[in-house]
Amino acid sequence: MGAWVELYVPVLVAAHAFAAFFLVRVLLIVYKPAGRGNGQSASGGKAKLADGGKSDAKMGGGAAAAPGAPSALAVGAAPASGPPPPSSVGDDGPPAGLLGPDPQAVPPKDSCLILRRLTTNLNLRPLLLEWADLGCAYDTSGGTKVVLERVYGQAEPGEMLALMGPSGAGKSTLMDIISARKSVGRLTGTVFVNGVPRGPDFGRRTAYVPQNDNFLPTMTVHETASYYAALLLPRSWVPAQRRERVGLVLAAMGLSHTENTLVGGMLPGGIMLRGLSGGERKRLSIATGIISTPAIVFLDEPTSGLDAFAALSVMRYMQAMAHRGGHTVIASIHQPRAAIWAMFDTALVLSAGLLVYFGPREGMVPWFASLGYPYDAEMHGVPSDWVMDLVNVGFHKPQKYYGRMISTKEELRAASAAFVASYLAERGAGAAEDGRADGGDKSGGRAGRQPPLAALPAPSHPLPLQADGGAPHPQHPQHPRRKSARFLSSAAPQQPPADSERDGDIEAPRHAAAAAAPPTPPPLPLPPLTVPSPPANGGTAAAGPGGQPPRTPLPADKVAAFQAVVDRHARITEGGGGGKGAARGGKGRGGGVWRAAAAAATCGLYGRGAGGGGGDWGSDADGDGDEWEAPAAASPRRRHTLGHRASHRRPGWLTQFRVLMWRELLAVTRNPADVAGRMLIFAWIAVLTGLIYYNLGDTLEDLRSRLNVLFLQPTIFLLLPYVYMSLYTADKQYYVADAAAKLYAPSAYYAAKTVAVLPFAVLNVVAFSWILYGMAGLRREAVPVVANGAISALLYLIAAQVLAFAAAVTPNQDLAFMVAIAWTAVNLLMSNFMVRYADMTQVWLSQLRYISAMGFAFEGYSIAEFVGGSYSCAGGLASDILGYLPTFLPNTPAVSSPLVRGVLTNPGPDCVIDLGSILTYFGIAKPLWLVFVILIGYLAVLHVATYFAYLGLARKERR
Ligand SMILES: Nc1ncnc2c1ncn2[C@@H]1O[C@H](COP(=O)(O)OP(=O)(O)OP(=O)(O)O)[C@@H](O)[C@H]1O
Repeated sequence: MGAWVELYVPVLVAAHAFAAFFLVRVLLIVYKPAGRGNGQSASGGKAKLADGGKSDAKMGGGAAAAPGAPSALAVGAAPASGPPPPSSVGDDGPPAGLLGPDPQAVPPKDSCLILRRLTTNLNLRPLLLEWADLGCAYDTSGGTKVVLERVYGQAEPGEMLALMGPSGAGKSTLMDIISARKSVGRLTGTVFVNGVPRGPDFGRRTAYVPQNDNFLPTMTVHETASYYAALLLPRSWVPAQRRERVGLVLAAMGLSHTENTLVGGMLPGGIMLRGLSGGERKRLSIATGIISTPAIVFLDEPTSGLDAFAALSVMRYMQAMAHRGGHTVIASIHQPRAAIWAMFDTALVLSAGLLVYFGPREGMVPWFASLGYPYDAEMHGVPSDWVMDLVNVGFHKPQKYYGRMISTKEELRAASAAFVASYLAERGAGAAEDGRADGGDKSGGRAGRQPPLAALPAPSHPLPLQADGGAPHPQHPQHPRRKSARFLSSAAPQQPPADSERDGDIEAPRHAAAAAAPPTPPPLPLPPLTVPSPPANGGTAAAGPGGQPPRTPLPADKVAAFQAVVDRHARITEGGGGGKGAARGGKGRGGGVWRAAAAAATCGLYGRGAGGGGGDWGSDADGDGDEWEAPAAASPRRRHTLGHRASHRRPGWLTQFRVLMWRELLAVTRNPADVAGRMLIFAWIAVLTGLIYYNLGDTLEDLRSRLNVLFLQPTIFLLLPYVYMSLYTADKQYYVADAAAKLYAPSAYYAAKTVAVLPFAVLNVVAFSWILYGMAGLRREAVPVVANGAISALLYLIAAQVLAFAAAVTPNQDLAFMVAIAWTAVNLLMSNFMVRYADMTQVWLSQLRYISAMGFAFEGYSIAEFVGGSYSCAGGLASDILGYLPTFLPNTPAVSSPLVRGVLTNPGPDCVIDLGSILTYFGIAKPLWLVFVILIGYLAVLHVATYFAYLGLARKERR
């Protein structure tokens, strides 16, 4: 007996040791030694992710430790354990990485080196994104709600495009559509990539940086980037390549000094974890977005929630990504400050779902002026603020404060119609659209469906479109020459902008001048393209005079190649070539690349083929445009062996599973509320219950207490998971965000999540079960002990799974609680303990017993405890019960008679209580194995239901 009673002692000690281990580990992470990254000391020091779990590289090796990582990364990369570099002090301090000391100046050689390294193995293949006649409507109870109508536009490589408009204008809707994330609403129109309708691989070549990131607070910056690297980089990459990549993107975003810092934030359960600043978080978002060198980066409100300096810092990084890295950056943005507004090349303005402007940033003011809405710098301030006021028709705008404004929906419609008409007229709408419809019949010919121009309402003000002998006015933002010239001129070596522009206050003087004298159209011919000389050693180009890299003329064949692309692009965009052949002719060679070429020229990226073995911009040998380049570092033979499709696919299911397991284990083991807290709660509740029912004997009263224990035990297992409802809802949020980004297969996530949490859950429950079992002194035989632990584990897993299911199928936590509580109540009522099924007045209700996992568990516990057992009753009834009998049966004098009392107090030495009769009393006739089968089946059904709920979540839209 003694051995069984003491079983709980080692279990209790082990439970506390387990909790203490994880608690100390977490405390070491949170309260790091001064001067070190707060993830470093407690991380265990192992980064298992970027290298696919095969390496034991110390966390924080990152860029500095990665083999082959350029030494010049020190621009933004401090040694992991050292103090931050001077250039990256403070939370959002002087930006490092791509920007260098003066973000407006010609990039320093180090930032170019970072960019070059960033594109060495994953060639950035620029995409020209165009959208035509986009619309979106919702069917609501009040009828059809049109939220987007006839929206056109395009975004070119190396360009920053601002999506602007008042709240509810449709910016997010538009961005969701063009980024291929939109899954609800009635959508119309077509999105073109490099002149043909968007293909299924589009998502892999673009990145979407949501407004609110989706990082686990308990992961370090390096681990977070490694996680994305492991899921997004080609499966053919070796661990060293992935590690180097992680170091590079962190260096590029100026985050190297934070590599070992926890991301931080609110843990599920309410504990606040110190971590990155808002600006650093945003930069980490961007870093994870660009890890696979996406051609287009979509940013949803990148500056929201940031202070002015952090916002500027983030946008400077994005500007560097576009202008120096050749990425296309599309950002929805609310009233940017002047300096941020000045960073954008183009702007698209929406209001109430209508397109009112798309074109060069500088062209916006003249365009609206041409409609009769003049801009006055003194009165209106920054043009970006003014245009938001101008197009917002939801409020009264007195002319003396606002000047002439668009005030009514009709005026807004007219302004939109005027813009769309001019846009289509300039692009030769008919030819272009017909050509595309032909070239991409997958669109169902939708592109050509917009009404003829004649059907559009006339603009309320004369447009300056026909001012030049029938040709579009050169000042008009959509003038092809002006537009082309903008991009072509950007291919020239960049000059530091004027001070006024650097401050962002560029519109007022420039457009005041523009109003006085129309600018002459810029020259069409290509300016000479130049690139820095590729260094012989593949390293940094030597600095030329004034600190700039020396520039040499681009080889004639490269100029010809650029010219060909420009010409082809001109055909596509202006409808000159039209048609299937023209559109498809350039497929796989990268669409409009002049901006990217400018970036390449700026940073010498184009020449990296000579220095680092990379290929051309946009090269894609098979022309399908959907795979990465082979790693440049590989030998020609290896590159050939790797092929294009087989070697550059994203990691397979097993790798995803392994990576997700790694993340789940981090999430579980680094959340003190999750791992240590859970174990302590289980252990202490077991001790409390055990003390109340300590060392039960075998009298009739003890028998009643044993039954109570068998009822309490499952009740606690039903209730305990509620403490962690926040974890279930948090899991859902992480999953939904990752699913929207198509980071992994839902099945890989589900399997990893299930397997990762299983051992912890089982340990907690078994500890509880055996502590209580031992303290209460339940049946001391091996089979009942094991059966009690196993039934407990199954019931707890079922209860937890119900919560996970409830969190998955309901839109918010309150509803999830309601669903789960309803289930728990039915379980308790149908436990067969408080009221037997046979005793129910409404017997038909007892059919609910089949959904009561607790009822089955109670049966199992009872079978294990009582079947085949008996107690001796030779001692008779206890004296207190005897004394109670006359009170309980006041009109039955027989109970007080000496004969009856003699039988009850001394029933004879052979008196036994058959414990099996208890099972009969409760109507339990199942064998124990059947209870296990039922509980396992119950759990399996719940898993299937939850998995399908998660599949449904993956299809939902997420903002
Ligand atoms: N599922 C939906 N059903 C009905 N209307 C919707 C739905 N989703 C969005 N809308 C409506 O579409 C319009 C455009 O929304 P959207 O979020 O694109 O605007 P926004 O310009 O991004 O606004 P904000 O700047 O406030 O984020 C809004 O009026 C919004 O209420």
